[in-house]
Amino acid sequence: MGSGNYIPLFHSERAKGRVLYRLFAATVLVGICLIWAYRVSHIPRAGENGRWVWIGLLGAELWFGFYWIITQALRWKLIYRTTFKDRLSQRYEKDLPGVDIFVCTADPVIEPPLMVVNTVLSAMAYNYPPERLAVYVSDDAGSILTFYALMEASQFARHWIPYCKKFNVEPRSAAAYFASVQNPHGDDDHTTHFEGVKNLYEEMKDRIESAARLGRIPEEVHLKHKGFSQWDSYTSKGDHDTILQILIDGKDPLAKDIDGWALPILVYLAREKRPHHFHNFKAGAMNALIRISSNISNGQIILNVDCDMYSNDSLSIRDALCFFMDEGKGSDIAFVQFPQWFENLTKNDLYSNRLLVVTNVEFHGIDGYGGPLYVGTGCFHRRETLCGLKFNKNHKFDWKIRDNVRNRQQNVQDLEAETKPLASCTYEQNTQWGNEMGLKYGCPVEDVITGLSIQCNGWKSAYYNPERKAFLGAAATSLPEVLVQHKRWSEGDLQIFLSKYSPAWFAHGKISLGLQLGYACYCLWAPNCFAILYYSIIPSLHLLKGHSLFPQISSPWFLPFAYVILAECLYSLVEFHLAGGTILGWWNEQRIWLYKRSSSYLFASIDTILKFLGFANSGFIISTKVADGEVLQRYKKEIMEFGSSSPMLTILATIALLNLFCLVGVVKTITLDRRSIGRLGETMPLQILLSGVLVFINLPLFQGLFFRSDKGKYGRLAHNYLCIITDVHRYINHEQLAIGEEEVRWIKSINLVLELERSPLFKSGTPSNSTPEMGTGLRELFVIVLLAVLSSPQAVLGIRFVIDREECFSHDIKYEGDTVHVSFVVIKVDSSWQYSNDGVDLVIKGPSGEQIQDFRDKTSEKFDFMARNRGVHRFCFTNKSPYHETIDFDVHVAHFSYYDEHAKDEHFKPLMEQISKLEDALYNIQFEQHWLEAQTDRQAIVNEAMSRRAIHKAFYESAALVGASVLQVYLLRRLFERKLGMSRV
Ligand SMILES: O=c1ccn([C@@H]2O[C@H](COP(=O)(O)OP(=O)(O)O[C@H]3O[C@H](CO)[C@@H](O)[C@H](O)[C@H]3O)[C@@H](O)[C@H]2O)c(=O)[nH]1
Ligand SMILES: [Mn+2]
Repeated sequence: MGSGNYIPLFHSERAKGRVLYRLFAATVLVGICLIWAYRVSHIPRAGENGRWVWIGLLGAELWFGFYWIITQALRWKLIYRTTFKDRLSQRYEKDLPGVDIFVCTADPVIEPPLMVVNTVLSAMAYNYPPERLAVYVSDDAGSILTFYALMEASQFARHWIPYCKKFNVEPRSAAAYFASVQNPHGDDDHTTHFEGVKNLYEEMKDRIESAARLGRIPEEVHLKHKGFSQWDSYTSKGDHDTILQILIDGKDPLAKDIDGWALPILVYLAREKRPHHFHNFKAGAMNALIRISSNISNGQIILNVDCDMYSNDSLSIRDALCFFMDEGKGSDIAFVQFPQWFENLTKNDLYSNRLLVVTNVEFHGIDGYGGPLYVGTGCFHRRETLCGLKFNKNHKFDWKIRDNVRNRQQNVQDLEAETKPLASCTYEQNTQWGNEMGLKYGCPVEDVITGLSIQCNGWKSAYYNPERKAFLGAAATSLPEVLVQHKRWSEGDLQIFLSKYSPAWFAHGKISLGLQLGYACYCLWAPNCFAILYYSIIPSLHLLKGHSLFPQISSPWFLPFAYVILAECLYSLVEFHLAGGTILGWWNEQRIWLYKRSSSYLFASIDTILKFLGFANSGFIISTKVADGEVLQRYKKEIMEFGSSSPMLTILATIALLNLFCLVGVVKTITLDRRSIGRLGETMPLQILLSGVLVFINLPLFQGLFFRSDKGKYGRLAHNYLCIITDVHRYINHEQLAIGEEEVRWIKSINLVLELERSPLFKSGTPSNSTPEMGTGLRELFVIVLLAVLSSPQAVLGIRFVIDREECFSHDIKYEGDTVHVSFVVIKVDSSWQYSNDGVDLVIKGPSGEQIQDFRDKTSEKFDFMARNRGVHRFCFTNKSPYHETIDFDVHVAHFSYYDEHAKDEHFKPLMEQISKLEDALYNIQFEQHWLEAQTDRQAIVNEAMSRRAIHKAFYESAALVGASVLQVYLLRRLFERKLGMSRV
């Protein structure tokens, strides 16, 4: 800082090739403007057909162009950082600041205790003075299993840390290390130590895993450690006192490793939870940790890692300190974000988990404008800035001040007792926590909004992406999980955009324009869905009708379209390749890009709108970190996992099938009339290309839909379609039909197709437009949809859910006298270390509240009853044990008499009746099969991953989907009804 002998601790370098990129971007911008000009100058006049379709396209293209422009902020000014750790050591080795590491976990089933332990071990073994290091684990599940695992880890660490330091091994997560090193060749001393420590690890692993399997800890262990007594008053995950345990006390002279060196402090915290106090997910956990740690070690630097992200480089703390402690440029840096890399990636990264371009390009770009976003795990903060300190250039950080636990007078029990209230539910009442202090509340991406507010306080951040990956995590291994995770992110980001911290207005004037635009790119992920959905549906439908929506190949307007498409495709391929990806990886990324935009982002947008209207609250669905054997095998082979049914997947399949159908229509036209090749090629090359790409990119989906038989194939499409089709039917006929009646749905769908068959609208060869041979499609579309319905076997309607206290389900029974089959099995009890009796109660009530059945303390039951009254029946489960239980529940209503008032053709009736009976018989078999499967599962106590998906959420999402689809088909109908006089749409 002005002084001649300032030697920096880090260096920032601008990327090369900037000028070239900017020139290229300018040409693309010209192309985009020309596309806009074409759209605007060719809008059909008022009253002309197709005006709104055209305006819609204009809207989509305006959006694409606008979004492209803001993404330039992420590519305009890339910078790369390097650190000089040796200089740091020379200057500050004796005065290194205290570092507190926060590890968050929230569910012992999907975040197994052994995984948490390995993350903790890797953090404890950092190459950093142990007396300045403290590791805090926040357990939002308050699980005794996780606590037990940490106790084990605190013992194992006494061997593990000296081993790591002595032989300087990497990585320092024991699991990852032993998986990567089979045998340390050479040195005998090393081999002996290796064997010893490996055996200890295996023994510890066995103990932790068997406790997790049994769901309880051994009795003798329970008695030995007083810490377990804190669970005596524990009722459930959402209702318990603060549990705080200092497992390794820095002051304790006995807390030494086997070589006699000090150990880092290790603390377990399960903050208080009460049903009527909202806990604010990870943000709440982090804030509790900030307070707790301030009373224990009060490190000046805080590192946050998720429980699945272990440290892969023991020098990372020093890297981060090079930024904070640099005398010249470090004093305004509030946080240093490391990229999130993953351990379990396959070669071509099927689900594009790596976010390669974000990590290797965009974040370097945003770093050029004031620093990256805070994206949760792998981020170092200065404690004060996280607590709301505003930037002031005169503020001096004094690294020497240390208020450490080691200097205190109290004994550890007193310290625990004094600290506990800081994690109580009520502590934050009437304080600025979650608002001006700590991580912000109310947003599913607490990290991004917190980072933004820190930057708005005048601070900068730094992005450090070193050669050796600093943190490695567990990436999602199935498509639904990826989509759900992206929904949470895009929803949270959109909420930030609309919140009082919006990068558009709040941040204006506080951060640079480049940074504002950079934030906007992420915050506006979700609204991309509308343009993408429009573009992937409308042009293809018009292809079917033979309406050209893009310039002809001979028109000069064709050029900007061709240029922008080609240039952007090639650019993204090159960018992806330079960022370190494979070609197939790029193709996979395009697919996920499309899938995210057409499903996750759509639901994120809908949910955000509902939230702002006050109808919904955003949750936090924790990503699963474990995959079961088969899923893992398929993942390794890069076979897409569709698994569970979800409305998001239904949308993807619908768009894919629609495009397939449109493309088949074109191929059919060409085969019938060879001369049409030239004409179609001339008038509609872009629509054919678009539809073709949409089909081609969906090949894995078609495979999952039609050609696969494994469990990861696309399931339950049939059911979802039935809902949609019958709702369309209902819509068209203005009749009421409740969701949930499978049989009625089948019949209505068939009816609908029959009616459409008869309708003159869809008779072949309707001479209605410029290319009559293309206009016969709607009927076939429905036939294809129906075929898809029939070809994918109907799944059983069972649901599996986790019960805390009470869960109720309703089922509408349409006819008196129907036979209702019900079955349930308690698959797994979360933690049954104290009670062996893990049954639940089930009470069934009829429409007027009369009790029909009442089971007490059953672990499984299968029975049927006859419905005396029609109407909504309620099935209420009560879990009296204090632990979560997983229940598999199945209801099926059998109804044989079939009278459908809308079947117009008498001859169909008996046939329908037979189909209905057959259907029912099949269903009964499936019902039995389902029950058996559930039973088997229970016996095996499946270790299967489970997301705690709120069931009402799923119902609501299906409703949203049905709504969207009705609208879509309604539009489609309207479209085809306008059959006359369309020269151009
Ligand atoms: O109530 C909760 C919910 C979650 N977590 C923890 O939060 C972390 C992140 O959850 P995860 O399901 O793994 O979400 P990801 O999408 O993988 O996480 C990314 O996105 C989150 C915001 O959506 C950030 O908080 C994370 O740091 C970031 O890695 C995990 O350690 C959880 O244990 C809690 O502590 N309490
Ligand atoms: Mn995660």
